Amino acid sequence: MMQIPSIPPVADAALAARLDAAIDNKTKPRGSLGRLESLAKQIGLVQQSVRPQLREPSILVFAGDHGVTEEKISPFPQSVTWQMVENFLAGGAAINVFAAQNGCALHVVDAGVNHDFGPRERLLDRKQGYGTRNFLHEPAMSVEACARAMEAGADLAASMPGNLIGFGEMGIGNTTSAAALMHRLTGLPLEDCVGAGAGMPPEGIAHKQRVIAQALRRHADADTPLQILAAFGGYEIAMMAGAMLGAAARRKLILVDGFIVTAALLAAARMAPALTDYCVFSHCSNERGHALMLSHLGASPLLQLGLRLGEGSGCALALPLVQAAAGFLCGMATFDSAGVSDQER
Ligand SMILES: O=C(O)c1ccc[n+]([C@@H]2O[C@H](COP(=O)([O-])O)[C@@H](O)[C@H]2O)c1
Ligand SMILES: Cc1cc2nc[nH]c2cc1C
Repeated sequence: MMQIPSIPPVADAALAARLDAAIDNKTKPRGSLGRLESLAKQIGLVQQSVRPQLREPSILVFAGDHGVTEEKISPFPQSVTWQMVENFLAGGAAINVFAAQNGCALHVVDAGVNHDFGPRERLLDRKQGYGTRNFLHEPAMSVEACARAMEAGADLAASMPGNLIGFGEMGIGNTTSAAALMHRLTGLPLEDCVGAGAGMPPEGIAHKQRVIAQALRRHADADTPLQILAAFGGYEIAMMAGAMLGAAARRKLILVDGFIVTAALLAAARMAPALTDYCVFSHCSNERGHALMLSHLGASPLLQLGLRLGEGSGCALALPLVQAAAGFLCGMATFDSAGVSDQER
């Protein structure tokens, strides 16, 4: 069974005071870099340094298929999952464009796609199965399989070269999984957790909600976060949950994308609450439920662009802001060093 790594909170009063002073002594009016200032402080606390450096950032797109697609809960067929993985490998998806634009390495992780890809460059084979089971009728996966997927994710994150990992996903049907997880893990009303996903019309969303409500009754006995993740989760969601824990255990910064990635975090953070200290929330998705999920976590997302794509697209777009935050803390002169008088002192 997966050993949940112990994740220490990043809080450190002495370092926090040094970071505040370092940020306030930069050649700018106090607070004038706004949200970048709290972001720089967070990065400093994660890296335990007043001169944090982001090294070799990468984005991992975790892909998996979902048995619950049998219930027609997505406007797209399951096969679009493997077809989009091929698109990622060929360089033609939005995430390829945005990651390349920002010089960010990109890998696709086969967590459990219902397709054989064979060995391919940039594809990390961590296949746990050919899609999950239909969670309307049985748990998506066994608790043991869920723990194995998490462990594979934790090992993968630990083996990544840099100190920042952006999390993205691809999986037709995974907003159904994520909505069920959100409801079970937060207790928020189901109707606030269910949205259009890849574009379900209103009557389709009502059907999706009925399917989830029935599945929730079916798995009412799932109680621990691991049992809940196994009952409703996708392989990509379980693997992301484990990878986030593995990343934080190595004090890597975690960039969170949209609704599904945040649902994986909800589950992982129930296993190790300090995990959120290591997370930067790249954006607030247009998927119904994401804003509420973020407030439940006390998160303040960097961007609000009306995205609802997934793939880690929000991470790639927010990466320059994260780099700017670490960059100003390392690169800017201080009032003293630049000979600029600080009227406030
Ligand atoms: O990231 C988001 O907030 C997000 C919101 C809606 C949809 N998606 C993507 O759309 C797919 C899931 O949609 P669906 O309708 O098949 O559940 C999956 O591949 C996700 O990456 C992603
Ligand atoms: C085309 C398409 C691209 C995606 N990227 C992430 N989720 C997706 C879902 C669809 C349907």
